[in-house]
Amino acid sequence: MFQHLNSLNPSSTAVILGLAVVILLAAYRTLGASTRGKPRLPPGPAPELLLGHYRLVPEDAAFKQYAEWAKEYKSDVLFFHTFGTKWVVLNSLSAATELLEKRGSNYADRPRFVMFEEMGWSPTLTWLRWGPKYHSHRKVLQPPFTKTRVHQYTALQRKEALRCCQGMIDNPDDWLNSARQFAVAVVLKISYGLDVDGPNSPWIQLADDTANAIGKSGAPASSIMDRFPATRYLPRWLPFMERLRYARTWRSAIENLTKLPFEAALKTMASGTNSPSFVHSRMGIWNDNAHKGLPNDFGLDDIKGAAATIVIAGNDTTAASLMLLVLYLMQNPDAQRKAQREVDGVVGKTRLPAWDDIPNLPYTNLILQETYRMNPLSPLGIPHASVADDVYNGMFIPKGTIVYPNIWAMCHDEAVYADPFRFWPDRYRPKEEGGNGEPLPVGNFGFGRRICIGRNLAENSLLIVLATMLASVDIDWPQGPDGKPTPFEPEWSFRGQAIVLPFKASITSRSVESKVLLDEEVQGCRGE
Ligand code: HEM
Repeated sequence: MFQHLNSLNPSSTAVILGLAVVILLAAYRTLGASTRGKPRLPPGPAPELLLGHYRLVPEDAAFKQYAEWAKEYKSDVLFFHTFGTKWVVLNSLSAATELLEKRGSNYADRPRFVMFEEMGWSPTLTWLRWGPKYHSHRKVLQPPFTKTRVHQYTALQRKEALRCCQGMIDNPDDWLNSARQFAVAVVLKISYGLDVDGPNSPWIQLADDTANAIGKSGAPASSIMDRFPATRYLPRWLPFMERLRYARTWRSAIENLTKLPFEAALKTMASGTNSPSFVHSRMGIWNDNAHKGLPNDFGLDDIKGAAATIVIAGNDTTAASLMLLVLYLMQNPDAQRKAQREVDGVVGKTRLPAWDDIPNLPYTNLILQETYRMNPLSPLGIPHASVADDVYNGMFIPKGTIVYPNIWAMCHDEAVYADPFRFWPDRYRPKEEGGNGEPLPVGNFGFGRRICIGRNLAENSLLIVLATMLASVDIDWPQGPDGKPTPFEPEWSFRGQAIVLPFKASITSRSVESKVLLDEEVQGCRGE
């Protein structure tokens, strides 16, 4: 019946909205009943009648508002509810560590992501609820990306880092495309064994569409459909159904990314031209079982969904982090020069950085850590959900509560990080070495049982591309009309992920010699 609502006229819609009010009242009573006789709920701003906190939490940069409220209500844990959905926000590392890590088994669930269902996702580890399906996906997806096994990809990552830097120098106006190419080439090869031939590869556009679809879709599980699933059937034209319109607009991007590379990988398998990949190894197991008449617990839809997860979760996060690295190096020329001196000292000028050099580049490593801290890409993480009632510091957290770690608040906590908005990689060094002895940021890759499976892969990608950039390019503000470097304020999007929007930069070769080296190395990698 609900599917027909889009064709209903406004008066019929009013009746349905009336019914919704009745449901809301019932939801309110249920919340009251589930908390009666229990310790107090965590504090938070006063809810509005019927709507709860729905209108109080901003869609844009909610993490900043949550951090403000944490100060105002003097509590690192805050409670919110709307339409029967309850959520808490953890604004300190100690609360996140205690609940999501130490009591991890109680917070390993996810809420239902109704908006993402509307976007057409197939079974995907990231959104799966805690249970057998989740376990089978994590069991299949985690092993290839452990700290030791991830080294199988380092040659690929280095090759793509070289191609990325060459592309940035050869097409400086289009440097962003080289960054995107780098990110997608690594995960597309790992997942499907497919190559990204060059800057015009259709896979870059496909991955970029998906990144757009996710990056601005709002904090996960925060749309009106997630809070009150029946609203997904309301007409799209209603003003407050903006997120439904967004989901439908971008649905084809998610569907294409799940379908097209998978089909291309199957073709290479059929023609015997495939290179090793996640899909090929899983399809090998699937075919073997099918031939032997054995059951396939990990079905075709699971393989498709898991393969797409690697690309979707690993592409835009890496590309967005690389954009941040370029931005911070451009904004902080002293840090850039210092890191270049470090790379020159360790690597010399007759070759480009190799894997073995990375552990000998401490300052370069700290630049990446400081980039993580300055702008966590998922400022509110990906929400977990509680499995059973819990009490934390005398505050009641009911079963089924959605839990957002406010990673942005943790990374900008003045009690931990002096001058938290300053880019200062040395802050992590001991005081006697001129630093401030501050702890490395935690939380960018999440917490506990749901921690990001791709963190080792992502970190390796970013370190090798950073070291290669430092060795081969100079990054500066773009030239203004007078031909001089002209600083500007970049634009950001804080809807969903926290990302810097495309910006111009001047990226030039450090020297004739470094460009010759780079071209030779890229040439040497051809056919690998
Ligand atoms: C800079 C790059 C990346 C960042 C900042 C990042 C961040 C995150 C965060 C915050 C989570 C949520 C963890 C939680 O719920 O506590 C997550 C989960 C996940 N990430 Fe990443 N990620 C990155 C790269 C990757 C890559 C390269 C892959 C694929 C190989 C990947 C695959 C996943 C998957 C599958 C999950 C879901 C895990 C689960 O629910 O059990 N990520 N990531």
